[in-house]
Amino acid sequence: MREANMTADLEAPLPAGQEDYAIQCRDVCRSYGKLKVLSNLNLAVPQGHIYGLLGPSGCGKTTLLKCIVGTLKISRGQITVLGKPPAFPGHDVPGRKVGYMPQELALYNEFTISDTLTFFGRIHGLTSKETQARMNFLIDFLDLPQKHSLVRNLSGGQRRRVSLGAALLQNPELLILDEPTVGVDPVLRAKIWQHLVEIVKTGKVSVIITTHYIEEARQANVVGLMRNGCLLAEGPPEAVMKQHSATTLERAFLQLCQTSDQISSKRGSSPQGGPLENSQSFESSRDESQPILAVGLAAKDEIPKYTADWKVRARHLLPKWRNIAALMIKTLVRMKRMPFSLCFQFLLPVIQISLICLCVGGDPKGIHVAVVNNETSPSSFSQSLLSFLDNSSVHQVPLSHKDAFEGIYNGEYWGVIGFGKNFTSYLTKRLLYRQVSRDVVDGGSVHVWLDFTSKIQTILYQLLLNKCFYNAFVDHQWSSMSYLTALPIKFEEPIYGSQNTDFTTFVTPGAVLSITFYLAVGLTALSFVLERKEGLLDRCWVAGVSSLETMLAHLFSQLFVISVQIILLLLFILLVFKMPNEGSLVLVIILIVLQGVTGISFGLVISSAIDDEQNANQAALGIFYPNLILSGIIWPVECIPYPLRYLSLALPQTYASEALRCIMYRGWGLSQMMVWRGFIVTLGWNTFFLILATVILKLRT
Ligand SMILES: Nc1ncnc2c1ncn2[C@@H]1O[C@H](COP(=O)(O)OP(=O)(O)OP(=O)(O)O)[C@@H](O)[C@H]1O
Repeated sequence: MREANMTADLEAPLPAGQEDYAIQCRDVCRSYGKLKVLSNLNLAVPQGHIYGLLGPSGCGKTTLLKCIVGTLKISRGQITVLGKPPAFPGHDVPGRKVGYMPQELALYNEFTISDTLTFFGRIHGLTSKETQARMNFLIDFLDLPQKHSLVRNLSGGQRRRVSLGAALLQNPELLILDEPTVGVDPVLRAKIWQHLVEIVKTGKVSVIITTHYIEEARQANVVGLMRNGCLLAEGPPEAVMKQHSATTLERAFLQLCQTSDQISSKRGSSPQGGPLENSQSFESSRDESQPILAVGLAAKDEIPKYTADWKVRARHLLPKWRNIAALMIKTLVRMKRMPFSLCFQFLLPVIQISLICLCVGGDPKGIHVAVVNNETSPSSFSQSLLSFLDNSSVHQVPLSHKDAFEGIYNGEYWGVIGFGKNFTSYLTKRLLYRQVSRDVVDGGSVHVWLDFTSKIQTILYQLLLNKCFYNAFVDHQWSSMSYLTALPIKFEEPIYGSQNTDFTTFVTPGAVLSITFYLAVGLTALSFVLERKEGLLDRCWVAGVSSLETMLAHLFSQLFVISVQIILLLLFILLVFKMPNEGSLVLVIILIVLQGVTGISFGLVISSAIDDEQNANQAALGIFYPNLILSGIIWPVECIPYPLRYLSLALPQTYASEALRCIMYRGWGLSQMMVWRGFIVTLGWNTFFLILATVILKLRT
């Protein structure tokens, strides 16, 4: 039924002659930068045939196969696979009609053989019964170890056979096999060839296979001998051998190469490029792009232009939940196989937020301060004042004037507190009389010398002394007249927050968002990089998984991880560190989850755009500090100079941190601009990153 629908989707019936060829390549060119790998290559794989693609290492075989399956775009020319160009809307190539075994192993190391085949079975829409039946056959046929063996524990040859099994799984109409027999023993090699010969006999299956063992390709129905990006010859193996009077394919190939070299060198020495004589005349006068002994007329046939109507195109773009589910199950299985890594991922945010709450914003402890007290009486004001200093914060070291200053210059003390010998009487005079001499003012003051190299420490120290003097000492000595020493400024009850709000309270909301964001970036930044490197991304794409599906599957499965992380984070900040939350917990959770999605989507952008782990890591780490500092998480945005502040406001976490603070500490809801602005900016970044990542991934596969 599905097949019938699909056929109906395709616009016009295939032109006469097209259905006879599983693959047609016409004037195909492909370069990597300046390196021209395929030049005007023409090739035709007849339906129901095995096509052996032979050639020396580096001649462009793998490149050609990648162009055929559509993972590489061609620079010029035309390719049709099973009647339509690869990736044509509504076409099943890529999809279940094609089985592709890339040159790389392209297997998930944490999977068992059974997981691997089940994963590809799900993508191809096989029922579990069908997958099981095929799995049993393939394990037996490919002489694989037990199906519960982990891929990472298999030998090189066994892994290649699992990879071949994945290509054969859904009984595809077209098999594209890149060196399937490398590392396989001769008995099994013969068995694989025998199987290929059998499946093509039905006439419904076609195979294109590359191999370095030229002689084994004699079992192919057609061979193409490739060199320097062109086909030197194409035809049945016997015909190729006969034409070159060779007893082996290898010899025939050698002769073709020699002839080709001679022609090239003669062309080089004969500027006119006139026809060569005798035996070489055929070779030299022939069209370079046409192989000797072309299989049929396919190479000359006109390949029509294909079009698809908008409905088919629209349906082609829609993600398939089956594929998304298969990819998500894959990620969850991989996570299950790495329990320690998963636990670490869950615990990391808790460790980070605990460290922030414990180490950032607290009062100083154990500061060594030298005390030079020239008053000796135990009932003096200086002694009383010093007794109110918090001993856990300040460790007082009584010293002489000389030793105290020597100590502070040597960095032993953060400050010196000094009292004159008449401090008690002068301070009393200062408070009781309206007019006193300068000496009385000076002698009735506590003199403090501080090391100002640590600004924050100094501020905290000043606050501590003020608190000690005003709140404790003055209150104790002159409770009814304490206003005499106070500044004529009164701080009323706070509108929001409390008088005791510390720096930790300011930092925590931004830190929670930042931790969620960066852990999500870390989870995803390498996901495509590694999968691309191992050929898994291409393999899944050929199996019919689109870029959008890959992206959504990653997003959903990582959402599971960040959800657990967020629950643990909130439990810690609200219950263990007792951060206030005056607003809606639902809004808090939604905002943090959305920031996690921003992190995931930004990680996906990195991972789609960058090919190698080191660069991807550097990109993720490189934005960490600028973003942390510019987002007003550690220090308020209001302190950032213009025009940097504009940049700061455009970043994903600036308005979001502000919104989270407003929800948690002011109890505001979505009706307040400062709250909804945080949500809108976060959603905007999410959409932008996801679209960008999908586009980059699509352009690169
Ligand atoms: N991603 C790439 N970027 C740049 N050059 C590349 C890339 N992939 C392949 N090449 C170059 O293209 C040429 C053809 O490579 P290709 O892998 O197609 O050869 P091959 O015939 O399959 O070789 P082998 O039999 O050794 O696998 C080689 O010179 C190779 O260095």
